[in-house]
Amino acid sequence: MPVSVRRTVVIFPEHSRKVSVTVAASLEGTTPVLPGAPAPVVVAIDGPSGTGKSSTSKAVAAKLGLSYLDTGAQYRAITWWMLTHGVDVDDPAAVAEAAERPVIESGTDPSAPTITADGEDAGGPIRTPEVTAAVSAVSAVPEVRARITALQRHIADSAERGIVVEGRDIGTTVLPGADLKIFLTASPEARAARRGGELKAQNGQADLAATRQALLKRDQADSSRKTSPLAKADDAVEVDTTELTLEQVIECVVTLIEEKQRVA
Ligand SMILES: Nc1ncnc2c1ncn2[C@@H]1O[C@H](COP(=O)(O)OP(=O)(O)O)[C@@H](O)[C@H]1O
Ligand SMILES: Nc1ccn([C@@H]2O[C@H](COP(=O)(O)OP(=O)(O)O)[C@@H](O)[C@H]2O)c(=O)n1
Repeated sequence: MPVSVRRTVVIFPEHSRKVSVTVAASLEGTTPVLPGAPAPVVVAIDGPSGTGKSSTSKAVAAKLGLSYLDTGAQYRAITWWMLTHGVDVDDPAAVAEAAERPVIESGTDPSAPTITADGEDAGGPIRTPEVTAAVSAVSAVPEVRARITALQRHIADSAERGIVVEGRDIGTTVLPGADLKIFLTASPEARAARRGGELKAQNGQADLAATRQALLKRDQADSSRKTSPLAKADDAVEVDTTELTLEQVIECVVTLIEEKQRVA
């Protein structure tokens, strides 16, 4: 019979505004920890853009010696490949037909994650506005999702010490048996300010209203697609990062993982 725990973990008692999250964890199917050799832990971190998934996942994986997978980078890489190979990204049939063609490879070292398409470094080009504008349409195509999901599961299965996988559908679809699922949220204003800060650092300027609008448009597309939309898994811990520093979010996730490992 599945065992279930529900309790509140107060993460930052030293701060005047206490931050707490309610943990509902099912212990069913949890791999036992061997003495001296921690079992590989699989952590799924989902949420919309700008909630802190990448920064948090990388830092948590580095702290705990785990692998790290940025699944958004994979969808961006396949989108970039389509754009540079003359595939009409607004034609789902053309995208489906091309879905098997590129070789997408991810390096999972959290201190130096990499992404290539047909062996070519895609780390820079996948962050361009053209790719950002096209990625939701490409990632909505079921053939693309099937291909990338299989890749993600293979990478997670091969991670000897465990892995932090971040994206939109990791807890719901890709790794429904993950040991811990986190769903990060933040207000649209906070998310736009964070993305705006990045754009300002890159280009010396940022249009916050346009950034906010583009984020919300992508949220809407990602949440409403038929196949594997952006969604919180029923058993995910939701963490609202609006008022938290990145360090607080990292600490929160590390604490949740350690709690999970203790009860395993
Ligand atoms: N809690 C936070 N407070 C302030 N800035 C943050 C926080 N979390 C992340 N950031 C910053 O916001 C930006 C977007 O974070 P990122 O991790 O890329 O989000 P996501 O992967 O969810 O799109 C980055 O510049 C990051 O440093
Ligand atoms: N698991 C995932 C991850 C990303 N994606 C798609 O890939 C896009 C880019 O993801 P990302 O994580 O790089 O986006 P940011 O949050 O970094 O802006 C998303 O807007 C989704 O369309 C997805 O469909 N499923």
